[in-house]
Amino acid sequence: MSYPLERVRSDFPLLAREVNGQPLAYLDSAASAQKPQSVIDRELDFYRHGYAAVHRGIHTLSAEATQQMEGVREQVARFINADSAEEIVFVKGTTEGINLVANSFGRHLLTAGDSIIITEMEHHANIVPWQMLAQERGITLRVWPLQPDGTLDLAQLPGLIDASTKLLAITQVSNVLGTVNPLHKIVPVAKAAGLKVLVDGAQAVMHQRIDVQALDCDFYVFSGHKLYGPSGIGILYGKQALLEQMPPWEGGGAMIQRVSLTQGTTFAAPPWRFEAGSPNTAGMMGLGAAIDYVEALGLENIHEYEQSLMRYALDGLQQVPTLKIYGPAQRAGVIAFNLGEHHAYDVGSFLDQYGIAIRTGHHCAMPLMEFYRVPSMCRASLALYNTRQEVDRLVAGLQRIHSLLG
Ligand SMILES: Cc1ncc(COP(=O)(O)O)c(CNc2co[nH]c2=O)c1O
Repeated sequence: MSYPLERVRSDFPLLAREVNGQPLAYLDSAASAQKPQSVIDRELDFYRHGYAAVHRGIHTLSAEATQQMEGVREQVARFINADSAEEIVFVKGTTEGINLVANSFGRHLLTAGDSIIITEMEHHANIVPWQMLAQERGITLRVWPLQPDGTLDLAQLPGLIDASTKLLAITQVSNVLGTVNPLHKIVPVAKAAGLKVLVDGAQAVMHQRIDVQALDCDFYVFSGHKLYGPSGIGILYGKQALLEQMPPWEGGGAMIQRVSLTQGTTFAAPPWRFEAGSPNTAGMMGLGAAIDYVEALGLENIHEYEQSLMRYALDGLQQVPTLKIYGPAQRAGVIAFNLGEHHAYDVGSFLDQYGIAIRTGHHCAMPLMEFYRVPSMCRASLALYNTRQEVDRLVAGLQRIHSLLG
């Protein structure tokens, strides 16, 4: 496959930056990805020529903006192969999408004595909302433990399920280990036992084609800013029949059918029921442009290129003395590592001096740090615009740090 790498890199203006006198090597896209010019232009164009308040506007501008907003909703539905655009709820991001499910489905359709399964590799966004719900509603949280290689033992899932178990909330790809959970094997086991399944797709949607109907998950969440789109916009997919059973979680304008101080208030149908207040319409336009971008490049092409770069990076990093890499050989997007006993902050600071941007710390996955008995990890991310030369600079930088610090 001839991947248009040079053209792709020229599409992302920020990649031309220098940092500390060196060309930037941006290896932190798993935290947040850079934006192609087409996304930047789409948002600007909307503010310049199409911006207005949406919902029920009589004037042309408002009607046009509303039509564009619903057009992006339909585009997202096609992008993840949802059955209907009414299964697509705009949220701020993955965190808000999971909190919406916890506060609507969780608080109103689960009861004391029920149980929920999460895994030990989850991001805090897919742990803390369930802990808050469990504490408030007397629900039990069960943890599917990790194996040392960073994968889950599928044989352990049935033992976590009993008549009280109502939900499995699981990440599709670990934001630390890059583990790609085999959802095609996991979801059927959960569904056969009557569980609902929420999939955290925050680290998956930019690396592979997502088909929520094939997955047969009940909820799927992701953030626009990791998909080369704007910050502040994300998606919650929910099966229509389930969304229709769920009460609103935020009250205000747009989410109502009728408000009365004496006759009671009725709510809009999903997805609008879950979209109170004035939405991030410019962010929606940018998300639409980001989806156009990755679709034009081809998710299969992106996946193939990134997998090849990942193999190159793992081979190179394994040559660095004292470097410990966490996670399985087959992975997507990220490489977490430690260099000897050096704290990740020290390693990350040195690399920053060399113009190399990685993420360091607990990565909002403290249970994972606890599992591996480390205070922190370094994490390099590989995205559709990263290059072998950037990987070489990372490897050389780590070798230099090792020679300096031992
Ligand atoms: C798997 C996963 N779930 C949920 C979230 C939360 O997404 P948000 O609501 O858009 O913030 C993240 C963000 N992950 C990271 C953010 O910074 N470094 C990360 O690894 C994530 O990686």
